[in-house]
Amino acid sequence: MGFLAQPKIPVINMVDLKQNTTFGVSACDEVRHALEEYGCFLVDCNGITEGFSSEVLDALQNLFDLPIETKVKNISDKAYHGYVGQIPFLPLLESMGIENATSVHGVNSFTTTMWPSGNDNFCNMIHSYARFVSEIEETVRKMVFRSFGVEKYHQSYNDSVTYLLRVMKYRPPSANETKLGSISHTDKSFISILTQNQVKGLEVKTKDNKWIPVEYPPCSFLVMAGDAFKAWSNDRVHSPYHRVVMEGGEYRYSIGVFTYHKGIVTVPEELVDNDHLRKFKSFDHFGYLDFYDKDSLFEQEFSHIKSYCGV
Ligand SMILES: O=C(O)CCC(=O)C(=O)O
Ligand SMILES: [Fe+2]
Repeated sequence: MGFLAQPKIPVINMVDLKQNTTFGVSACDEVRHALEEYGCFLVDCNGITEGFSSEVLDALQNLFDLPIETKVKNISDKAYHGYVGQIPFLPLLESMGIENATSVHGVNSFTTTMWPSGNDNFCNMIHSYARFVSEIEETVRKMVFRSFGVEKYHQSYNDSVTYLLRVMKYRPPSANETKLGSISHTDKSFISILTQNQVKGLEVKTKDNKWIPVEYPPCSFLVMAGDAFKAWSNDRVHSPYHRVVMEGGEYRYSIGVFTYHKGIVTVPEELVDNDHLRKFKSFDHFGYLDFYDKDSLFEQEFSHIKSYCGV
């Protein structure tokens, strides 16, 4: 009797990514292939950054220790950009959002809402974290655009990208409580880049409907395609369902950097041909968030991208 190997999320070394500012076509194809097959891959940054360091963890613990009346001041006119918590069917999760996290102004405005007398430590740490991750995001996007032969659109995309940084805290479940920290969903972003403390819990669904746990190597990040990337690529890139399942008695902290496109996302005409008929119309990325009503954002396994802008 044979056995089938468990599918594993591909791991790509950051040094290989960085070298691709000069671009090896095969490395670009490898990144694209990972996003087409799994919708995600791990970037190993060992030796370049500490990733989720003890300073990052301390900063998040201090933030979540603030009183609830302070945390709910994290508001936004965009869905899932502000405070999320106290959801009856997701009791383990608390989360906050920092808009324009690659700009000092964006991080500062969040910081002064949380700590009116300021918190330079938090502000500097989050800002440099967001800058670092945004470089990975830009490199990945450039490599995929190159692999698709549409690198000429990279700069105009850069001009309209904005980075939302979200911090998440999941408490351990008590007896008889759901273990689900986050429901199975696809991201609404173009690209999401995630990291966590040492507490596991994230699972990604493969195209053939198998849940695989994300095993982060030390100092690594998970790069994941969101619904907007799927639509932009005319359905080539896969935006995978994923969820968080909490086992054991430890608190889990994670950070996600989510890219959004300010304005209209257009499927490159080069990605539409007789073998790949057009599947998505041009769409307003933030309009996609508005398309979800507040509650359906938390609906299990329900991506609206086809009904929003499918042909
Ligand atoms: O906490 C995590 O690792 C994942 C969070 C997530 O999927 C999200 O915020 O969209
Ligand atoms: Fe997600």
